[in-house]
Amino acid sequence: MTQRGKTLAVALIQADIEIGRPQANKAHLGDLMEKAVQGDPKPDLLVLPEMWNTGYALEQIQEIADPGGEDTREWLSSFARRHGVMIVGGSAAVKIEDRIYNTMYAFDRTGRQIGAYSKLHLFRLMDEEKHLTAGSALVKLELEGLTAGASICYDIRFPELARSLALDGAKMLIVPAEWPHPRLRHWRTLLAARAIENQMYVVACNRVGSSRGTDFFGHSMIIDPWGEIVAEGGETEEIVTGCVSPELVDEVRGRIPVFADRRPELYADRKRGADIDQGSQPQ
Ligand SMILES: NC(=O)CCC(=O)C(=O)O
Repeated sequence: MTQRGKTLAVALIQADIEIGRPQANKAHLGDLMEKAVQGDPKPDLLVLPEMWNTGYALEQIQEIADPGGEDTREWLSSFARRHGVMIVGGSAAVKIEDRIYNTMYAFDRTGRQIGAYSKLHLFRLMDEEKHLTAGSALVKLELEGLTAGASICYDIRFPELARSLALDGAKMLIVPAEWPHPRLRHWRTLLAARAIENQMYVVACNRVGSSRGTDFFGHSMIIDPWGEIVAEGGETEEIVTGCVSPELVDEVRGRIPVFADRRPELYADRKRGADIDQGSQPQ
């Protein structure tokens, strides 16, 4: 299927992350981001992986999470402004009072913060629920004519989240991740399912490398609303690039009218539940 109209060039920063070393991670990601913005075409949007500041150093997280997310926000904002690029800053461990959130911050090209989203579903297999506090709001991001829904890693196992965002106007789902072996098939299948069932782009940036015996496989992906893979990374560090077009979403939704054919009155979970923010702070 061909793409028409205004497209956005996206670059996924598929990086390795050093556990428990926020400054080293910032320096390393910064180098990769500098490389990404030299790309041709220059990306309109950079997406980073999950928990890029600390990795899953959960037993030290109270000491090393970013207080109030201030350092993270300042750094991402100034990069966005300096290079005139939008950034969805993956997620960082952020400390608010004595609570730690797994939080995504997003910025427009001027460096203005356009959203913040804290992971809603905590992943017990990696002990998140013992150390982190879950977010409590769905978040959409306005990316120059393309409305994106925010999600983080394990969140993609909950189809209600992507569906709620799509029903509220999202045409793209953003997914920063630290998703390891042996669940590559789950990753690729769930991402494709979210794209096909919601007829939306899925833009997913996973880390690579190993930490404490866990191997992260990369395979960052851009999937179009027809389910075609626009770009997919390998298992080592790289910048994965591709273009997304809001018009293709409209075309696919016109071709198979899934949203018009829904029967919400018959579904078990009839209530929409929480309102969707335009980018709340972690709470
Ligand atoms: N960081 C995460 O949320 C990992 C999720 C994961 O690996 C899964 O299988 O789900």
